[in-house]
Parts: sequence; structure tokens; C-alpha cells
Amino acid sequence: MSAVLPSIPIAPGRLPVLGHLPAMSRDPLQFLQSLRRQGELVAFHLGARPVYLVNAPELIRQVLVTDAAKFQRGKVFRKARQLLGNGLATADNPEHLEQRRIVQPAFHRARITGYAAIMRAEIERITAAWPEGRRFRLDEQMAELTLNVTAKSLFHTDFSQAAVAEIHRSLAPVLNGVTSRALLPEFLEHLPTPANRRFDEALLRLTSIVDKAIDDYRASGIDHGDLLSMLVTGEPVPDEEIRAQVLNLLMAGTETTATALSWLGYELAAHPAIADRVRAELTRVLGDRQAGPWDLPELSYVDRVITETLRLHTPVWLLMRTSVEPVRLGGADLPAGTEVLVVPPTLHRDPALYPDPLRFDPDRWLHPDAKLWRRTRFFPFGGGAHHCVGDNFAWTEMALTVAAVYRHWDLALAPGARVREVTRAFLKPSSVPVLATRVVTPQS
Ligand code: HEM
Repeated sequence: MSAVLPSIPIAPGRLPVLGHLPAMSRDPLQFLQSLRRQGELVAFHLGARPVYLVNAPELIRQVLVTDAAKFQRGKVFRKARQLLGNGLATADNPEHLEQRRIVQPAFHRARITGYAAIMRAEIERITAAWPEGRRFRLDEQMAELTLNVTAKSLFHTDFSQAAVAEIHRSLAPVLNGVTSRALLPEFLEHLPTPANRRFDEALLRLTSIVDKAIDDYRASGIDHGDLLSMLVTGEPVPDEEIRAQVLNLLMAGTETTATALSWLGYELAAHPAIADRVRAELTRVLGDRQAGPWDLPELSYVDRVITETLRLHTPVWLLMRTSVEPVRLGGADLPAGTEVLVVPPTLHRDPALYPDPLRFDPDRWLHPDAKLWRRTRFFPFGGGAHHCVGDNFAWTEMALTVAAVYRHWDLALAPGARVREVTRAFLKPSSVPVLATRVVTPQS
């Protein structure tokens, strides 16, 4: 299918043969954001392939939630499935429903309360080693934290330091490779470019680490009662499916949360008055106690700070779907096989929806309509059948990290730090170098 429906506007700047590929390759988010004002539904071309960007909040809900059954996940996930295997984050129906049934219990509220002990211990371990007064990269620390928390909570796996370093080195090239392979024409991935070589090597490293973790787990013969035990000791599941599930959850659960925490640290370093309010709330609610998941409902300012971080710096910037049957969307009749894109940051930074959208302002979530906004114009965790299975896990991890860090530390951006937004698999900060100072509290 290559002709765009006549009722739908086409993005300006289409080139012969390439379509809008150069603009998408240069800065995809800026290009997609520039299309927001063109209409509720706007077409652009990746080569000859037409793709439809969905801009209106109600149409986004239709695609993700109300008409979800009319869509599959789309090309990025087909690509991810080929490369990472069929796990919950890549599966389509009918396997998706079955996989969700298997994985969902691991994210039940009661389970998350149990994981909180692992989260608190890991946060404690990592922050205890922070070099006071010396520059370090908060984003790297958050990546190590979220990897260890996910691995220990869901797979009872204590990766060696060397394996953790390997996983860090490998996750980003694999995730970025999957995204660019989904967006760019297929032939590019077969060229012997350095990026393709890095991708192949990183995927090999990652799969061999995960395979070893699964072998060790089987060899120990212990049922740890976690997700990996369920997969290894339940109905027989082939090893490649277990590997796919572990890889999927590592991919979906670590960089996302680390990215959000890195942006949060950046914003609080840039806004000391907001960091002071966070600290004041922590002191008032917790006194000298460590926070537990039961404290989170009381930490309402921390909640607004996390919400505002996910609005302004939405880690998952691209959701792709392909219609599997005809769909009427915003007055247009899209045939089966239409590729649609939802780009949450374009919505989250729309001045018509969020006044002064680039300002980091946690108190905008005190607005009387804020509850409605969260339901209708706020999609950091997607929506519908594919809604993030780890949202409560991630929220608990983020809130406990904020509580532990800001109760005891003051983080300032290191002198000369220039933090840029980088659009890769996730919307990440280029790096967040900080200086940490211990806060002296009456109890410490
Ligand atoms: C701040 C952190 C996180 C953000 C912003 C985030 C965001 C998202 C989004 C937007 C989706 C929907 C994708 C789509 O509709 O195509 C998603 C799905 C998913 N997320 Fe998360 N996520 C986060 C943390 C986590 C964690 C901690 C885990 C697990 C440990 C996780 C596991 C998954 C899985 C397995 C899916 C696929 C669910 C399905 O299709 O049924 N995520 N996430």
C-alpha cells in the first residue's frame, strides 16, 4: 500500500524516493513534533512506505485502548521478535495474551512489596559507594541500579560485576539497533557497517550471559519462587522461550526506569528549590526511617515529581501499531495493513494541553483536572492490552530511589555539564555528571 488517503495531510518536505527518511534519520523526535500542528492524523513516508502519525489524545486512546484488537504491534516489534525472541514485550496475539497470563502474576502488588526489600538494599549498596565531592555519572549509576533490581527481583540472578558491565555495554547498541532497523529500509541492516557489527556482537554477548544465568539457575535446582522459577520449573518451556522472556524484561525494565531516574536527577539538580521540597516532605513523612512501599501514598510531592519527569522526559517516545483490519480513525477509513505511530512526547509537550510545557513544574499536577489528564492525555506507560506490565514495579523503584537519595544526598550538576536529549531507543539524557554532597540531618 503506498498511496496516502486523500483526506489526510502529508508532511511537508517529501523527497523523491527517500520520502521523509532524511528528516527522520536526522532528528526523529523533532521531525515528528513538527507535524503535531498539521492535523490529528498526518502521513509521512519512510522511502515509499506511508506511515500515519496519530496526534489527538482521543485518537491515541482509540488506537491503544478501545480499538486495540484491530491493531498488531507493528514493525519495530516484528523486528525485535526476530532478534530477541518472542517474549512479553515483543509478542503479538494470540501468543501475547498467553504470555501476559504467565508474566503478570510476577507484577502483582503483593509481589512488588516483596521486591521493595531488594530495591532498598540495592539503592543502599550503590549510594554507599558514591564519592562525596567527586564527579560521577548519575545515569550510569541508575543503569546499574535498575539492572540489578530487575535481575534480582524477577530472576533471582546475581550477575557478576563483569556480567553487569557486559550487559551495560550491550543493552544500548541492541536496543538502538532494533529501533533503527524497524524504521529504516531492510537492506541497510545487511551492510557490513560498524554499527551493524556492534549490534551483532552486542546481541551475542547478551544472549550468552542470559543463557549462562538460565543454566546456573537450572543447575542449582532451587525454586526461588520468582518469575524465572515459574518459567524453568512450570510446564516445560523451551530454553529459547525462557531466554526471550528474560531478554525482553531486561530490555523493557532496566533502561526505561534508569532513563526516568536520570532525568529526574537532572531536573532536581537544575531546580534546587524543588529538591529542597522533596527533602522536606521526606523528613516530615519518614523522620529517620527508610521509606517502604507503604509510605508512597503519603509522599505526594515525590509522586508529582515523578509524574512531571515522565511527562517532560517520556522515556518510551515511540509506539508503533499496524492495523489488521479496516479502522475508521479521525474521519479516515484506514485499510488493513496501515502503519500508525503514537509519539507520547509530542502530546506531553503540547502547549495547548500543558501550558509552558518545557517548564519542569511538578505542581501542574495539582490542577483540579489533573486526574482526568492522567487518564486522557498522559501515556508514559502506553495503554490498553500492551500497557506496561511493570508500571507499579517501576514507580515503586523510582519513589524508593528518590526517598533514599534525597533524604541523604544533595546532587548538583558537575561544573561544565551540558546535558542534551538524545533520541535513541529511549529518550535519554546524553549523560548526567553530578557532584554529590551528604546532607547533614539532625538524626544523621
Ligand atoms: C519508567 C519506567 C518504564 C516506562 C516509561 C515503561 C514504558 C512502557 C510502555 C510505553 C509500554 C507500552 C509499549 C507499547 O504499547 O507498545 C511498556 C510495555 C512493557 N513494559 Fe514497561 N516501562 C517502564 C518500566 C518497566 C519495567 C520496570 C518492566 C519490567 C521489569 C517493564 C516491562 C514491560 C513489558 C514486559 C511491556 C510489554 C507489555 C505487554 O505488551 O503486555 N517496563 N512499557
